[in-house]
Amino acid sequence: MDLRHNEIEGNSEPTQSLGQTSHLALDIGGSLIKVVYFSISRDNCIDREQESSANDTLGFSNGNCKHPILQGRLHFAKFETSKINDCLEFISSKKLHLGGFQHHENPGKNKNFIKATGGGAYKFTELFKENLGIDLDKEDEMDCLVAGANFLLKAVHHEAYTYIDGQKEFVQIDQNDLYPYLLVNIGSGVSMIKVDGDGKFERVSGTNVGGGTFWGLGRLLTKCKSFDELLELSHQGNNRVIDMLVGDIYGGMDYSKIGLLSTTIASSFGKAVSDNKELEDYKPEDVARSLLRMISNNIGQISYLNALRFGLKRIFFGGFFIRGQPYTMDTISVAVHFWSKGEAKAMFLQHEGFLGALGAYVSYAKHSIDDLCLCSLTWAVPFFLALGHE
Ligand SMILES: Nc1ncnc2c1ncn2[C@@H]1O[C@H](COP(=O)(O)OP(=O)(O)O)[C@@H](O)[C@H]1O
Ligand SMILES: CC(C)(COP(=O)(O)O)[C@@H](O)C(=O)NCCC(=O)O
Repeated sequence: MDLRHNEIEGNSEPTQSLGQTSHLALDIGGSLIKVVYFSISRDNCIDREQESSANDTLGFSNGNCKHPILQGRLHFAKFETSKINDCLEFISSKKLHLGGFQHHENPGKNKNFIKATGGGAYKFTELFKENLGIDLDKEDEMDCLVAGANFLLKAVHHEAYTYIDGQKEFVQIDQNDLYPYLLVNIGSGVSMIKVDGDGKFERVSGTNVGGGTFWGLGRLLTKCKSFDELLELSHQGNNRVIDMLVGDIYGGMDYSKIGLLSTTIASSFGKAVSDNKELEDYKPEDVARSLLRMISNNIGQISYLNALRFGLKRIFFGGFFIRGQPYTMDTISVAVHFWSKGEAKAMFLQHEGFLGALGAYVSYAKHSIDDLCLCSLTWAVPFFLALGHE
């Protein structure tokens, strides 16, 4: 199976009650709206009885019921929350809102609903109703993050990876030895969740210094017009121009007695005090780099401290702040390695920004089993993937 970042191939079953073939889930966060939707390849419609015993293996046998399985793709898209109208337009143009479920409790209402998580699922309820005529069926954000992470870690072969010294290395996940782990979601703010199993978790910490801080402060300090521009700038910069290093304080020497190299940052932005310069005297790229380093380092350190609190060795980082950026991941990895003395491991996820949206998507399964009383599972995608079919 071709598992590209923006698409996951899989299969799903059409529901008798729906007669619709595209399905949608949303994660409406403080900064970005994440959209996951499934589209059917009609020409690939196959008969369930021709399937391997895949579903049976997981105990999803439908007995004697015979109906088609549709093959298709999971698509991923994102929009800035401040441009929510673009998202509404996208959903409308693709008619994704027409593929939702009918309210089981009140079928007469004839209103579609779609699964949605994140604060915006509450904030924008009316907007979705007015514009698309759909109800947002709200799923808890932490539940969805965990469900999305567990799904990806179990289902997608090349999902988790380490990033050390510029080398990305995929990690083989042993499904029998996945828990416990620390999930750190770096969105606008940061949530740290100890995960002990499917639906078994505790949000153990968080920090308000997250992706929104990087983008907000970065925009003010550099006058960048977009997040991508800020990231691009940070690639070109040199943080040592503005960060105060141990060597700057110790006359170029390491402080070896306490294990600090001369190149370690002693104080982020610290040189701005002693240099006696104005903001305009610094290159925006150096400021951007220093800021990215400061925030990534801080999150790496707090994550490690929480992992230490609970004796967790594995930390998975998600959220759109990461954006697969080498410098961000390297800084986080170094921070975790440094503070844990190599005991804990930082890992990143290919679908980093879509954990919540995937979790909301997977939550449709609850309805197909409990509410819609279908012959078999509607949402075969996760389970099909879980079997590692390619
Ligand atoms: N195109 C983008 N526009 C704005 N922020 C972006 C973009 N790409 C990545 N980011 C970063 O991702 C963060 C949002 O991450 P996300 O996981 O979507 O969180 P949230 O759910 O709070 O929106 C932003 O604060 C910013 O640091
Ligand atoms: C409130 C939030 C869960 C919202 O999620 P987000 O939109 O940032 O992804 C998150 O911003 C957060 O965990 N903030 C940190 C709050 C704290 O623990 O200090």
